[in-house]
Amino acid sequence: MNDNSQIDYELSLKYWADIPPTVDGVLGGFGFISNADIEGSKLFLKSILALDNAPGTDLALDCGAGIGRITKHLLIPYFKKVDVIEPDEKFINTIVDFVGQDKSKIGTLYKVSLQEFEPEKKYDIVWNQWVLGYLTDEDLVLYLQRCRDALSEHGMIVIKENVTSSGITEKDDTDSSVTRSLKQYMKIFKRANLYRIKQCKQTNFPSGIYPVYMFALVPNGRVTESSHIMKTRSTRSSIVNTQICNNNKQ
Ligand SMILES: C[S@@+](CC[C@H](N)C(=O)[O-])C[C@H]1O[C@@H](n2cnc3c(N)ncnc32)[C@H](O)[C@@H]1O
Repeated sequence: MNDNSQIDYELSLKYWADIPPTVDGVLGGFGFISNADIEGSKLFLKSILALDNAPGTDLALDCGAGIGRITKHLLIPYFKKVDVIEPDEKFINTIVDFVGQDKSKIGTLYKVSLQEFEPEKKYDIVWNQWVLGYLTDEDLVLYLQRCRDALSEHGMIVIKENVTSSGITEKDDTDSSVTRSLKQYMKIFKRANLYRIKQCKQTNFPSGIYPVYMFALVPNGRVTESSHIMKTRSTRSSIVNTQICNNNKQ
């Protein structure tokens, strides 16, 4: 399937309205992969924060945050404040309690869908995980463009999503979502004028589920202005192309 303009936003919201506000709920019964997921994301985030011209650590945005699983376990430990976007009322109302003792680090909670979100601040990291399949290609490109324009000086967009092995976009009618291929994501990044500086495949996930990839994206112009962005502080390597890795081989 290549035309995913058939995504029904109301149906997606109705689907999530019936899901309990738990880790198992937001992970579709795969709550047991949460720890491995967070560990993989931590390695990826740490490698980004070790780059020359690394993003700052003042403000992150957790997009399609569910009950705040990523906010709590990944972003709050690294950022001074974390803003959240989540359209489901029950999920967004759970976030503060779920985060618990570090709740003072939660910034603004936006109860809105990504396709309607207009950023008002500048972000160091915009983290999108297991949510972009709910947007049509057109809305996704426009949303990424808005996020790109809302990045702080060295800010980055991170995407962590399932991708198909079939090479084509697959539709799920249960929650009106799509799973895109790597090629489809590359086209979307290009249309949004984003450059992929790092890509890692998540490891330590059970077999039989979609492969999961992480991408770090920066505005296109920034890379030509400073191609040394890819040199890591630890190695000072001179790689200027996209760094491709598994999450246990940063
Ligand atoms: C699979 S859960 C992932 C939650 C969270 N990112 C995580 O990894 O724990 C998908 C989330 O996306 C939200 N969602 C669905 N459609 C959305 C949209 N159009 N805009 C923003 N969020 C959406 C759902 O309410 C749900 O919280």
